[in-house]
Amino acid sequence: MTFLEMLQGAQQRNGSMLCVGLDPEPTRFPLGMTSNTARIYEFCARIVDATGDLACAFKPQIAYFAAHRAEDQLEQLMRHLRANYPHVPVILDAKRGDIGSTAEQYAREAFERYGADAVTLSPFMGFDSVQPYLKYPEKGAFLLCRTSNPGGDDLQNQRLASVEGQPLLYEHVARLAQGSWNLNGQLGLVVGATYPNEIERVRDLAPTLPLLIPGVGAQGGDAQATVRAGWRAKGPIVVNSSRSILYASSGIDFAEAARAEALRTQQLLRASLPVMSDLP
Ligand SMILES: O=c1ccn([C@@H]2O[C@H](COP(=O)(O)O)[C@@H](O)[C@H]2O)c(=O)[nH]1
Repeated sequence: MTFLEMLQGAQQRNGSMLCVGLDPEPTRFPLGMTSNTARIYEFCARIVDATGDLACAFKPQIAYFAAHRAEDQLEQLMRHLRANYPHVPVILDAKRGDIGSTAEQYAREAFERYGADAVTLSPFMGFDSVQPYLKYPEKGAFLLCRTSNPGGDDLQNQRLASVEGQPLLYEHVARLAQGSWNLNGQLGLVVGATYPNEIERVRDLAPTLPLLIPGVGAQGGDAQATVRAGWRAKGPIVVNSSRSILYASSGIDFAEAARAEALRTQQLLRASLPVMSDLP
C-alpha cells in the first residue's frame, strides 16, 4: 500500500484531517516525569494511545529525540505505532536535504531504520537531493514549500528572476512537485497554516498533492481558513498540531487533556469542510 492510500484510509476510518505532532520536550512533561529524558517514549506512547482514533497521521519531529540521545526511544515508539495503529501513517519530520549519496543514507534512516511512511525534505539542493527518497515507491516525501515561520519570507517569497513569468520561489517548488519531480506520485508539500492565502495559491498550482499543514494551535494558524484554502476532494490535507495537544495539561491528566484538545481540533477541522461527508 502506498503512503497516499494509507493516508486516505486513515482519514476515512478516523474521520480526520488531524496529524498529531510528537515533539517531546522533557522540561514540559507532567509532574513525576518532568525533565526525565528516559521517559520520552512513555510520554509519547501515552499521547498516541489517547489520540490514535482521532488522528489521520502522527508526526514525530526527529530533533526532539536526537537532542536527548533518544533515537532508541523513537525506534520503540515506531514499534508501538506499528503494532497498535498499523493503519495510521507516520510522517517523520526530519527536513533532510543533501547531495544524493548522503540523501541515500537519510532515506535509509527514515524508511528502513525508523520505518516511517513519509518524510519531510528541504528541496533547496535540487532534484538529485530528493531522488533517493523516490526509490522507495510506497513511501511519501513532503517538500518544504511555504513554511509556517515568519523567516519563511526571506527566501520562499522571493521572485525567481531567471524563470519565465517570474514566480515566487515557493510557487516554483509547488509547480515542480506537482509536475516534473513527481515521478511516481510520491510527493507532497509543506505549507504553513499561518499563511492561508499562500495555501490557496499552492493549491491552485498543485491541485492533487497532499499538503502537510503545520501551524494551527501553538502558532495561531486559523483552522477554518486552512481547510477552506487547502482541502479539495482530490487533494488531501494533513493539518498538524503538536504543542497544544502534547501540553494541554501539565498534570497527571495530560493524556486525557491531550485527547480533549485533539478531539476539539479534529472536529473544528471537520466542521470547516464545505460538505461534511466529503472527507477524502
Ligand atoms: O513550516 C513548518 C514546517 C514544520 N513545522 C513543524 O511542525 C511542528 C509544529 O509544532 P506546533 O507545536 O504545533 O507549533 C513542529 O514539529 C515544527 O518543527 C512547522 O511548525 N512549520
